Amino acid sequence: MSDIRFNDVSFAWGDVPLCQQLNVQLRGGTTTVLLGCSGIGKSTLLRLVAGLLSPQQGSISGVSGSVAWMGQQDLLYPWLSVLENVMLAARLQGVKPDRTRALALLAQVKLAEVAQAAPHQLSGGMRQRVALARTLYAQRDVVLMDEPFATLDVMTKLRLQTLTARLLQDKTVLLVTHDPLEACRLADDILLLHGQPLQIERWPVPEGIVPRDIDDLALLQAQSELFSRLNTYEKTV
Ligand SMILES: Nc1ncnc2c1ncn2[C@@H]1O[C@H](COP(=O)(O)OP(=O)(O)OP(=O)(O)O)[C@@H](O)[C@H]1O
Repeated sequence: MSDIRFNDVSFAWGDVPLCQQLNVQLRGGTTTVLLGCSGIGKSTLLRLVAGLLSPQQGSISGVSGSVAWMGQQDLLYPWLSVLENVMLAARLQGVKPDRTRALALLAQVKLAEVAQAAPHQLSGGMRQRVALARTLYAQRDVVLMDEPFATLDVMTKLRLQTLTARLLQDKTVLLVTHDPLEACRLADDILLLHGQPLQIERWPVPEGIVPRDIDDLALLQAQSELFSRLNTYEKTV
């Protein structure tokens, strides 16, 4: 799977430069976590990768075709059943939905029994699991996740992190989060965003295979060090 590269990318909102001649390489087939304080530009970078925004200078290479997007809001269509929401990509592409595969994905996220329910009948965590199944159903090589677990309670969050890491392990995933623990559990690479225009610092990830075990002392130590570093950046804003 291709690496994604920012090649001398400059982007500004109006007169405010967000990044200038930014060069960064994101390894294909791995999970890169983007961390940084609020308003630093994480979502803007994701939107540049998705092609929803275009750089004023430079280019982004390595993204061919459309990407999958999963955000904080599940964006399920209320008039479609859970199963129909999962198969949405087929509807949008005008191809025959693969009901068997969609049901298998719902089983993987432990929602097979609510396949015919309406989204409003589900809890927030269940709805995010439907969104995850829908993301997987689309079978994109590049998956962009913008704080997908931010609104969930801690136990649901841990379960969904584990599931996501297992189900997306061969994909090129860019995950935005504010949570150092989430970064340390899920990342193959951690990029810390700071400054204006944006600078990127690569942060060492703890050893071990993703998703890393929550009980691992090395993970907790790494989380604490990462939190301290983030705190120094927050104080400069
Ligand atoms: N549509 C827009 N028009 C003008 N400025 C924008 C727009 N969207 C974002 N910005 C600005 O770009 C900067 C980066 O925003 P962005 O949403 O990328 O940050 P973020 O790191 O994702 O923040 P958060 O963690 O709060 O979601 C902010 O200063 C924001 O005000």
